[in-house]
Amino acid sequence: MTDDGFAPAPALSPDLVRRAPKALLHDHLDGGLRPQTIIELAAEAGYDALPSTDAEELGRWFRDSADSGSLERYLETFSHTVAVMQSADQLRRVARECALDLAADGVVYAESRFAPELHVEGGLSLPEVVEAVLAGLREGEAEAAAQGTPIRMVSLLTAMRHAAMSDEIAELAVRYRDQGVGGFDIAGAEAGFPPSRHLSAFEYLRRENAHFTIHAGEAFGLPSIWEAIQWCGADRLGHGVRIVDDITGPTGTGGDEPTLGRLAAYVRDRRIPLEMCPTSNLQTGAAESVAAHPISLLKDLRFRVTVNTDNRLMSGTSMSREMQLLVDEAGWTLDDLRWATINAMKSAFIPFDERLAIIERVVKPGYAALAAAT
Ligand SMILES: O=c1[nH]cnc2c1ncn2[C@H]1C[C@H](O)[C@@H](CO)O1
Ligand SMILES: [Zn+2]
Repeated sequence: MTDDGFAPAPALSPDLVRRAPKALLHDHLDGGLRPQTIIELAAEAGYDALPSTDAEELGRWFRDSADSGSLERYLETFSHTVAVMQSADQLRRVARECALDLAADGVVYAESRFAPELHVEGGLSLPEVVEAVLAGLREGEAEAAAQGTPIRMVSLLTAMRHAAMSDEIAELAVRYRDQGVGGFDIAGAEAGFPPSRHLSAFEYLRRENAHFTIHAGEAFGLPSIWEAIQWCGADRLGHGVRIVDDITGPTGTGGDEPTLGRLAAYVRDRRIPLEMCPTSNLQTGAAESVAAHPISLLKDLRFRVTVNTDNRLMSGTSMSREMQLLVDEAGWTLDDLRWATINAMKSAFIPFDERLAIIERVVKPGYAALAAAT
């Protein structure tokens, strides 16, 4: 019993959080490899630049190296994963394992993104890269279903914002939209590379009635978010955490209402989904701690918040871990986890009726069963 007479909310156990149905919108395929897989693929391909050939040590190396407080240095670690994702077999294996790992973690719907242009050094064409990944995701889905942990996976095609291939990648996303590609994204270093550099790709996607998200408001602030929404027409924001720069007044939870600036109000009014990735933000310096991460303020203000992993390898994380951290360090409840999961499903790039079916048949019954058990 607390001083004010209320019993504290029961903590949620890791087992319960793992069993909760989860939906993941922001996860990089090249940021989620198993360390052991990297080692095996590197040995097969004769890639000898890995910092370690011990799985545990290699996992630690990725986490430590990504923990620099800088997005640019964080991104340098991807050279090792991308190096072992250059053949169809390698890509298929990585995609299959991604689906299996997410399903084992209780993820029931996931969008896995990657940049096809980074995977052509071994001679694959862009369509071959996409087809290999899609084949791996389908294999992983089939195996996960056979194991009793069904997962629905789609892929998002990313263009690198410092490069000049976004028109081609956007066309690829439209070409494969009925074969498992859900949409398009841009990623990479944000400062100096505003989303409007890729305006023609976004205009093309809108003409094609296609979906896209943009990494914005992670390492750079409001101008990047504003461009992503008002120039480019993004359906969702990758991270978007810096939207708090447009919120003034008390920014702790509870107490007086904070004041929203025009951009923050627009994002909330239009229900623009925020793909938030707490641990990743701690590593790149976008937030100080999980307790102080703007995700809880944005949740309390009823922005359309979703919880995501970004890069499971570089952050040593999983969907369950991200949720557990929010529970343990920011006081999130089972209801909050359910709300974030439904937000993610409402914001998914699959058709409305399919989103609804997952919400009604999987998410709601799953959380109801857990609530009854607590
Ligand atoms: O959090 C991120 N911000 C910007 N770019 C990122 C982030 N995580 C991964 N990337 C980049 C590195 C990958 O090679 C690329 C495609 O997945 O996307
Ligand atoms: Zn990302």
